[in-house]
Amino acid sequence: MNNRLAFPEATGIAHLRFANSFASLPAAFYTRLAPTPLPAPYLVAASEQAAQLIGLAPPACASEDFIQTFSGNRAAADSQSLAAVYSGHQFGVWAGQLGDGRAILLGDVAASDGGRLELQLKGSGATPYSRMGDGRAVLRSSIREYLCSEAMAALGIPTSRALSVIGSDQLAMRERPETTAVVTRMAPSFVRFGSFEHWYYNNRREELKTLADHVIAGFYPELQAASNPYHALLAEVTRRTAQLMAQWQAVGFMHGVMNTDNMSILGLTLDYGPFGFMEAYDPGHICNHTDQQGRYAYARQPQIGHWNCFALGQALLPLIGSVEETEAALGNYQAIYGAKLDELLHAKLGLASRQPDDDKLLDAMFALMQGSHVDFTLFFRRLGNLRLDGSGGDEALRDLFIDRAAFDAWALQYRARLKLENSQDRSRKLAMDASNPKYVLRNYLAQTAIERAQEKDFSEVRKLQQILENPFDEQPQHARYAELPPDWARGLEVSCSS
Ligand SMILES: Nc1ncnc2c1ncn2[C@@H]1O[C@H](COP(=O)(O)OP(=O)(O)OP(=O)(O)O)[C@@H](O)[C@H]1O
Ligand SMILES: [Mg+2]
Repeated sequence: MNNRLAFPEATGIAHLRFANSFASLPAAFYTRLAPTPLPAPYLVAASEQAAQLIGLAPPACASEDFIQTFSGNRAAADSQSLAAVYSGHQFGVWAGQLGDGRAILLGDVAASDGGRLELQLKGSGATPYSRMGDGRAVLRSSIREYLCSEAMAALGIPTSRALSVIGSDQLAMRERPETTAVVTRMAPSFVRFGSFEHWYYNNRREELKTLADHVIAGFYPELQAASNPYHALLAEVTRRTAQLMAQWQAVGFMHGVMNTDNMSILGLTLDYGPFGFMEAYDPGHICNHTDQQGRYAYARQPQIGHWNCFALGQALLPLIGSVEETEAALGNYQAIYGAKLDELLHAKLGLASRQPDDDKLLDAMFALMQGSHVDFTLFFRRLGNLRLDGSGGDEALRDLFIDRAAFDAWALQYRARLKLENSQDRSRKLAMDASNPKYVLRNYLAQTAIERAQEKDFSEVRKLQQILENPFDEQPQHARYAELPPDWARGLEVSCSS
């Protein structure tokens, strides 16, 4: 009889077996180097759910071994760490060579779903691609990336994950000196649209093909059988990107820096910088203070997603073979985006069927929300409380509107629409609550946690992360985290500084 306990040590760091499939590419794709040590590192937070994805037990995440490994101070066994080269379009302009200027790929490890996950340190020191940068990331931006990666995963939105944030008292100069940190990110691959553009714009067809074959074999093996696998790759990435954009719009997420070097070839949300979640609804809202033209404003994200797919298509054109085929692969973007957004918005409104006037109902709703600067998250969450017989439930919803008469008129139409499909209050609310999160990472919540963390109190980072792990649950004990931002938060500005 086997009466031996499985000791938690069995799932510690020492048991992570690193390989590095990216390192099997030719040397031109990267520079092999070790992270720069982070002085006197300390654990700020670790995500148990992310840890589980690579079979790490929670106690392992508090161990000295963990802190040393994921600060970059101790080389993980068998890790062949490297920084990858890529290029990209930034704000619509070709930026030439970029690359991992402050990220170091440790390698890939077995994931609990049977696949593999790459582990990458962000903020782990200068690389040959750092240009003028110091290779570091500040605690502020690292906490934002950590919290939002995990929050997006909990919302069911494809994203790179964040295993941990490890801080240090070492300072980096931004607008003012700030302490630094390292985030450990996880994704099956960190290859970006800009990784392909790099070889295309350097006229290196051989490397372009090598990269495409690597991505297809590793992450899209089903496409190998297609008559033109490169066409199939572009079509699939286009599909994923279009769906991702719909998911962002439906939850009010704004990325802030949708440059092609921040676009994942796997359709994941990548690079959490000056992101934000829509609060007072304004389709023109720009979350990145540095983006003065509003290229990446909320309402423009879907179109920019398409533009970025075109940039990828341009880079893949030599492999695909013809402009016609390349355009065909890109051609379904709008239809896929539209269908996904339609599906998500119907779910948000608790509508099970499609009716001819649904678009009018939605347009009128968004116009009212904009006119009254209604909080995006609160609106949809409270909409689920509305009762069909008009017997109440909508007081808190109605309170969000300046023009209550206009809201009442819209609510009449909405009720009439619900009656067309024999909607039931209870089941509709349950379904709507599963589509409309109660908790999102509002900027002021992140800011509050960051300010505490800067005083070395990490409890708020950890608490916030746990609340955001179950964004659709009521969690009445945490109801204040779902409230409107306080007055002091109105002037909060988020820029590219990180
Ligand atoms: N402090 C820094 N030191 C060195 N390079 C940097 C620094 N900040 C940004 N970069 C580099 O500038 C380019 C664009 O930066 P961007 O903000 O999009 O990426 P990032 O946040 O560093 O990383 P990622 O896209 O990996 O999440 C990238 O090549 C990035 O590595
Ligand atoms: Mg980036």
